[in-house]
Amino acid sequence: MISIEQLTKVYGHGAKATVVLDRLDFRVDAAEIFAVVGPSGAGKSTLAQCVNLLERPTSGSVLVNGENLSQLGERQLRAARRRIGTIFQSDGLYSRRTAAQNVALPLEYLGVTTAEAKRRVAELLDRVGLSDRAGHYPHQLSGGQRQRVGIARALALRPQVLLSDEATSGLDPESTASIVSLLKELRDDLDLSILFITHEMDTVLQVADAVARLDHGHIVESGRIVDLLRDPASALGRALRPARPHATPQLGETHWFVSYTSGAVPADWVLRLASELDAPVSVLGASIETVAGQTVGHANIGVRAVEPALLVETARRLGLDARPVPEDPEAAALADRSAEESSRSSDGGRSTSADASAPAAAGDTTPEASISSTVPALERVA
Ligand SMILES: Nc1ncnc2c1ncn2[C@@H]1O[C@H](COP(=O)(O)OP(=O)(O)OP(=O)(O)O)[C@@H](O)[C@H]1O
Repeated sequence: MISIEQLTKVYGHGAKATVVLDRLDFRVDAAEIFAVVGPSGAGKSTLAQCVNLLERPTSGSVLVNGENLSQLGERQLRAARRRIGTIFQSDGLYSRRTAAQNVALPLEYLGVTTAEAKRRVAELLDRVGLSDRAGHYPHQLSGGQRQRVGIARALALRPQVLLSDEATSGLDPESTASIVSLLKELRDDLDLSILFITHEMDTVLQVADAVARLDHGHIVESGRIVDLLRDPASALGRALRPARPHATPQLGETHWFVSYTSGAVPADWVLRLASELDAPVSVLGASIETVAGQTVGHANIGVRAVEPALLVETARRLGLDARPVPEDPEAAALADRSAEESSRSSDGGRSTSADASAPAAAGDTTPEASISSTVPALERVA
């Protein structure tokens, strides 16, 4: 497990001091891949350097399996670094050494016997699927294969945690996918805690269990991927959702964006929505995926002649959040008017749109009585 506690890094002194990391707190559990994303200059490389102790934090702690590495002296630090395997964007392989010789390097430094090193290198190359490339030099390998050799080398000393600093940046999609699946295998087979630093959102979606967004040295949002994807108010969730083109609604249809807020959304939700609304629902575009074994998704739909508050409430009962697409002024105006009306008519001034923004728990259903008091029309179709 990696624990980052109040980690702060300041470069320079006095008037020239720059706070690059400001009291960061997060934890990467065993068998978890935790991504840190952020724009250029956010502090990602500085964080990587503080975690693998190439830079000393100004204050705060880096703990690996409970041991505070930031307080160690130089000698202890060298030993501690072996417990952190690091993979970088540049594979850092020695061009005059074969794949096997590159993987053997850390073992040679440690004085492991030749026979033992040979056995371990064969095991590691097998682990990363490159047994048949042991005698190849880096220039004879693809970018993805070189990165795999780098991963095998990072694993040579049996680290407890793995730090990946932009390891997939610059790789083609196929190589990225192969590195992603290797990292997941390592997470599951070796129970590794993996800190995955990147600026690539689509890779985060493929690889990570949880993610934090770093901006100007602060963590501005974090959470489990599944939860963020299901939270309509989450900026990270929005950035993680693959942007896919969608069709435009037909004349007379209002355009809505629907996203899953629950793990218990029925697979036939479009049919059910149409049936409960007693109106046709056109699917204009959709993305439905399984993330960490759970279904998450979103869709653009067109709906004809339906009271917006009824749509919002009916969708919510199915575990969905429905919002008018902002660039559709007709739907937005209708929804505004309807939200105003329903907040006037509902008891205690309860606002339908505020309710709709609250993520529902798995299997969550809204008591019929409270819906029908807000949306009398529901009684007709329920
Ligand atoms: N040694 C240093 N001395 C002073 N300032 C530094 C030093 N290293 C980094 N910085 C500053 O810290 C800030 C964060 O830099 P860092 O390289 O960690 O960002 P990053 O998120 O990795 O960016 P990129 O994605 O472009 O690599 C930047 O403003 C940078 O200028």
